[in-house]
Amino acid sequence: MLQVKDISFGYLKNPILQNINFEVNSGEHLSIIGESGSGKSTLLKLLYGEMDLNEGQIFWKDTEILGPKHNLVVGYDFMKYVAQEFDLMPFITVAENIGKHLSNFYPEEKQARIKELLDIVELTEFANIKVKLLSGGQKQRVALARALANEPEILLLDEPFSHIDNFKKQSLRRNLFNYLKDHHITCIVASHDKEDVLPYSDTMIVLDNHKIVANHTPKYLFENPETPLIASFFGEFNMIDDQIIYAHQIQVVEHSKLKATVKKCYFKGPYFLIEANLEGATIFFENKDCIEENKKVSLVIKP
Ligand SMILES: Nc1ncnc2c1ncn2[C@@H]1O[C@H](COP(=O)(O)OP(=O)(O)OP(=O)(O)O)[C@@H](O)[C@H]1O
Repeated sequence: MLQVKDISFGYLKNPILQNINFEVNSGEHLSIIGESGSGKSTLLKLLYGEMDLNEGQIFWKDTEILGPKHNLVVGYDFMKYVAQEFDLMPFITVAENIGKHLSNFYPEEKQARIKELLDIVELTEFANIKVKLLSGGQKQRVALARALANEPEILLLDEPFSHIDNFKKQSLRRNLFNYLKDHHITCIVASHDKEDVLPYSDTMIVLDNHKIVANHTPKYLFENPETPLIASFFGEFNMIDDQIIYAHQIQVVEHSKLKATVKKCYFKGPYFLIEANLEGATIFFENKDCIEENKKVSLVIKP
């Protein structure tokens, strides 16, 4: 189990994280979300032991994670961290980068493991290409494979798919998160993308104003978004009578007391997002078809 006990940290005198507490069971996935600058990457670096805490303690099982004041070499064998800036060796091949920390003692096993990892990140055809010739997204996939090579007990991922295009993202997410679950690897992921979180995370924590403001399952927080910050992570929403109402909760009906005037339609693929005026305020709702500008519609709010 990972235990984060009342940790606080600031860069110089600037507080970033205050009194952070949470736990993650072995094999579980936790997501860290929050606005840009809320301290997600800082928290991952502290979990990795890259910086010294101002207060509190972090434990992985019985081992206390300590920073550079206590350790000559940053990091622990049981933990891998894939940062936003992945630090690869540009002049050797993809396969050599992935196998860099694998033992040469059993060359056949090493090659088989590299093949398996290339398959997970869908880079088999690039095995013999030098990393300097790859795109940003391909480099990110090499970094992920390299982090997995020695089967860490815990994997820290900072925006793991930020450089990867939408064609590859879906299958890569499935491959990676399913692999981690199957191999009982604990995963902590900082993300801006609900697609990383909703289907795969057991719990998510929300950082705001230096603190954890929510710690629950993604399903619970999606269904009970207590603050606009949490709702905005999941999608378009409205504040109506001080209540958070997602755009998908508002429906057009034949007659109702709630009357709005349509201002604009946005094509979203399976539906249109409609911008409308409701008693002087702008609201958004979803509809199967576009609705012409200035048309008056009757709306209901679904629970
Ligand atoms: N080395 C540093 N020295 C001083 N301040 C820093 C340093 N690294 C980060 N910060 C500041 O700490 C705050 C938190 O940064 P952090 O990178 O942890 O945020 P984040 O939530 O990961 O953001 P993003 O989503 O944009 O990656 C920011 O205000 C940032 O400017």
